Amino acid sequence: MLFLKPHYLPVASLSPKSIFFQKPFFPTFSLSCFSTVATRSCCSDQGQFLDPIIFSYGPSLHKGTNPSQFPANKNTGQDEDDDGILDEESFTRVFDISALRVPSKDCFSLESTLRGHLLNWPRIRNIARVPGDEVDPELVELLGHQNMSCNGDDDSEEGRRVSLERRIYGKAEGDGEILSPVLYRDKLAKTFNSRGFVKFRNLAKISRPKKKKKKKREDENVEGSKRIQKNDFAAVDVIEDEEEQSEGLKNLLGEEFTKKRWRGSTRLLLLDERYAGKGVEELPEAIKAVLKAYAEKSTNLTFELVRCKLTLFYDYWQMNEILEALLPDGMIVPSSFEVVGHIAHLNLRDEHLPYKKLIGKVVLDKNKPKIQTVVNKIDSIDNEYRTMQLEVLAGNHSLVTTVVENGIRFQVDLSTVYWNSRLATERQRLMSGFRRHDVVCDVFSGVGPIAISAAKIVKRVFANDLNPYAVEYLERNSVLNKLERKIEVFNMDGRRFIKAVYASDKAHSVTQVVMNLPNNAAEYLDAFRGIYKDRPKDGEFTFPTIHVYGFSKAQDPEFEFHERIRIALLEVAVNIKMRRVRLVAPGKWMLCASFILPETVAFADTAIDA
Ligand SMILES: C[S@@+](CC[C@H](N)C(=O)[O-])C[C@H]1O[C@@H](n2cnc3c(N)ncnc32)[C@H](O)[C@@H]1O
Repeated sequence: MLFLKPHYLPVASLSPKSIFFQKPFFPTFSLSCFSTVATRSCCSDQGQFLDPIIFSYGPSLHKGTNPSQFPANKNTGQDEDDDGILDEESFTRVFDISALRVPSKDCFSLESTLRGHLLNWPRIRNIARVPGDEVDPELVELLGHQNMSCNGDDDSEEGRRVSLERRIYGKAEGDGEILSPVLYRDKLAKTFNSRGFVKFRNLAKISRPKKKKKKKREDENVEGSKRIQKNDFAAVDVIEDEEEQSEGLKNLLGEEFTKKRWRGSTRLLLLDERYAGKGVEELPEAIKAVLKAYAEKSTNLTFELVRCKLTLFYDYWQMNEILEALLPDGMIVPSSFEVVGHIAHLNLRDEHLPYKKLIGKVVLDKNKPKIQTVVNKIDSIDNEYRTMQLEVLAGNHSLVTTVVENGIRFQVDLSTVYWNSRLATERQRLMSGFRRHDVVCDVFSGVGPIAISAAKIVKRVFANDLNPYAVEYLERNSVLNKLERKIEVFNMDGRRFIKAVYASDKAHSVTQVVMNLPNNAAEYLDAFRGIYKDRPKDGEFTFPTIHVYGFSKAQDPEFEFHERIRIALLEVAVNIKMRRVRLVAPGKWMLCASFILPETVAFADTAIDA
């Protein structure tokens, strides 16, 4: 359904005439095209963006006309303090198209019959509406005969006589039982039911308490700004007068056509852009055949071929279309970003940095309301807590957000803790190996995506992180998911944590250990050396399965990671299951190695001192 801008067609009238006789099409626009677009498209004298080769079909910012007063130049990116100011009106494009005005009750069947000849543009419905196209059936009944008998010739002497008779006697000769509007209203008024409104809807409306007016949007108050309502991304405006077109249809469908004018509700069927500005005779045979068939079938249906302008606003265009228009030719358009709760997290290249605010605004505009904040990563992650340096490009500045992953809610503050949504699948895979009787030890738990997910499945979880903020959120998230009873939280160095757990009576219960600090978790494995060396040999021991993550840039990543693990454990042969998790950068793999802690390591004499 197209949303129509009321100021385009202010007269909501029963007669299509008032719609036809509009201002001349495309008055004097100040037309413009992007300065650098010239290499790809050209601008005609009429300000029409043309390039039959590249942009031959479908909506494009390089087609149509731009009624904006101000040319939308490609951004030079020199003004870094422009605060992402973007002239949305420069993205308005007006397209000249044709449409068939058809009775509303037939519009869906006609749409499916003519589908191959309709506009079929993304997000634009082929059936469009204009103000005044809906007519109350009672009023049609009331006025239909008047229109039919007068046949648009109200000024004739006969017409005046009939009208006078109606006013005096309530009906004219040949009216049958039809009453005058006054008598008809009177009759309807007498048919009220207990709620008051049986047939006379307009009266019902008048009597209803007024709805509170919607709060005006801020931008509606800005002088000179276009009043584009929410979701108002396109408008259809009928611009053609009917004479020329009805002449064509009269030839096609016969003389009767003009006499039996449809006075009920109508809709516009937007025709394929190829038929813009064409006369009826030039329409394809398929359309003509349908028109003829309908004309023969029905005695009082009328079709009109009308010329329209279809206006697409800034809100219509996709993110990549806007960015492509804004950024210099040849520059790769940032097309993807990570989403963490309400935050869109970009990873802009250096070449994008002069345009970062504009990019941020477009990303925000095109992904609202889900996205409320757009950030860019400033530095690579190289601090101890694995947090990111982020710069807010657009939207609100709060980096505290809530992420829902596999049905579990996590609160995170991206400025103080680590979070990576891309590991969701890996976490799920890890969970699939956990059982009810398991006890999990999460050595580098962060805010708890593994620890809390595991707590839903297993008996008990010991979760640890060095970052006090991460621990705070871990505790908060345990409570948020009602799992605090199953999770014990620690805030210490990973090596010390392993030692502490195995020095306590928790040791024999731990069945799974997760070590997700890919940069250097493997090096923490030495903490397992000698964990049982001081225990009586005939005691009960549990040898946990250890899942350790790591990066590798080697040609044979599995081999290299295996070597690192063996070196840390000081063990010659370890039976390791290795899998590639994901490619984090070109040539850099994240791997997960899983193995059962070898007895020789747990009882080793050469333990390290934490
Ligand atoms: C890559 S993050 C993983 C967090 C969590 N497992 C996840 O998937 O989101 C690594 C975590 O280890 C923590 N960390 C870094 N060095 C540590 C250490 N020496 N001891 C304990 N935790 C550490 C960081 O604060 C960070 O939260």
